[in-house]
Formats: sequence, C-alpha cells, structure tokens
Amino acid sequence: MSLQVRDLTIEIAGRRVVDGISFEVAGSQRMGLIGESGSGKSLTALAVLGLLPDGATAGGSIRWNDRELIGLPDRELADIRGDEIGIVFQEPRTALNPIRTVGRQIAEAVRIHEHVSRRAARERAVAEAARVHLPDPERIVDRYPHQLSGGQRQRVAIAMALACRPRLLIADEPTTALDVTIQAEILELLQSLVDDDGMSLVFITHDLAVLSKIADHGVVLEHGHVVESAPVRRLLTEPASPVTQGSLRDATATLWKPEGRS
Ligand SMILES: Nc1ncnc2c1ncn2[C@@H]1O[C@H](COP(=O)(O)OP(=O)(O)OP(=O)(O)O)[C@@H](O)[C@H]1O
Repeated sequence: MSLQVRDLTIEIAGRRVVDGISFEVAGSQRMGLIGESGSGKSLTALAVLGLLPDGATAGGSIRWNDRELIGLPDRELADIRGDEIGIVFQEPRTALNPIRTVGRQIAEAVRIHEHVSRRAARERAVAEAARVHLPDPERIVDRYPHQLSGGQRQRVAIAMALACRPRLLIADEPTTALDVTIQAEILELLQSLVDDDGMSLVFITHDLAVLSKIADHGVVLEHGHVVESAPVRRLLTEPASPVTQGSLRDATATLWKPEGRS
C-alpha cells in the first residue's frame, strides 16, 4: 500500500488554507502530521478521505495505491473509506450514533463492505470488541454509547475503523479528549493493533510527546505548509524549524523527557 500526497492545496471560501503539502506513507509506516491548531492537519486528512466540508476544494494530487483520489466520484471514495482506509476522530462522542448499540456501529462497515448477515455481523462485532480489549464483549455490544466511559467509546471508534482491516488508519487527535492515563492506554492499543496488522498509520496531533510514542516519521505543518519532515527521533534531538523547536519546548514543559535525550 502507498499514499502519496503531492502539492495538495485546499481552498475554502476563496482562502487557501492548505498550500502545497506533500508527503508519502509507505507500507507499515507510522507517519505523524504535527502542527498547531489551524495548520491544516485535519483538512489534509479529510481530503484523503474525500470528506472535505461543503465549499472546500482540493487541488494537487492524492494517490492511493496509484489511484488518484482527487476528483474521484463519491461512490468510489465511499468504497475505499472504511474498507481500505479507516478513520478515528478526536471526539468519540460525536463520532458515535447515540441511538444505536455499539455492536451495530462496530459491525456497520462490515455489513456495508462485506455484505454479511445480521447474525454474522453481531458475532463479528463481539470479536472486534474483544480485539480492542473492551470488557465483557458479549454484553457490551448491546449497550449504547452513553453507557460507556470516554476511553471505552474511543475503543469502540477504533473497532469501527478497523473492522474491515483497512491498510491505512488515519487517526485525528484520537487521544486529545481523554485523561492522560486513558490516553496512554489508547496509544498503546493503537500501536499494538497497527503492529499486529502491518497496517500504515497517519496520526494527527499537536503534541510532540504523543507523536514520539506512536510515529516513526513526522511531517510538521505551519499555516498550511510543510516546514519540516524527518524521522521522529531527529525531530526530538535536532528540531530544525522554529515550530518543531516550540513543540519540543511545550512537550518537555509537561515533565516529559524524550528518549535518547539527557
Ligand atoms: N469548515 C470550515 N470552514 C471554513 N474554514 C475552515 C473549515 N475547516 C477548517 N477551516 C480553516 O482551515 C484552516 C485549517 O484547519 P484544520 O482544521 O485543518 O487545522 P488543524 O491543524 O487540524 O487544527 P486543529 O488542531 O485545531 O483541528 C484553519 O484556518 C481553519 O479555520
């Protein structure tokens, strides 16, 4: 699998908010997109999924396994979403439907893409709930999102995104809304799922400490531009751009010490 983003531009209401972003994600690579609020991280992810807001237009090229995604009809993009490329958003509460059981939501992509029966879908939901270490999977699939904790809801969102075994997972600040301890658990879970499956990852964050736990390469964005692209190790030890230097200062201000630094 490979994702190649070349000179991506995104305009909203005549304003260019993403201005010539390029990066590549190879098979099994864990890539991080890092930058301050408003730097264009989320819109870049949404462009890959063909989910830009109304009124936004994308230019340049996004190639997924040598297929151009910009301009692809929504039907074809919908086939790719959830099946080949999965997504997890920041706030599981808004990503989940409050009036559907979590089991139905976990199995939804399976039902759409693999056309399985209702019964098989339920069994699959239980298996997927177990895979993300939700407690008591047989019973939790019959519960509703509000009956779960925030961390459990994010596990449901991850199970939904991975149910069809996509080759690429895009995770947009998936731990930002969670407590620090839960954040660490979710990062660990994501890491083990990505490793087990050999899937590739695009992980979006504004936090270099978080990035260093999950990604091996980082692309740093500022005002819709790439200002630095380097192995995460190098971002931690020799940050070249002022943005990366600032992120490192912010991250270390929270008592976090990057590995490999004294
Ligand atoms: N629906 C929208 N309508 C108008 N402008 C938008 C819309 N979505 C994003 N923008 C603008 O595009 C720019 C990039 O937004 P984007 O959400 O990609 O940034 P981000 O780096 O993901 O920030 P955050 O970390 O806050 O989510 C910002 O200036 C933002 O205000």
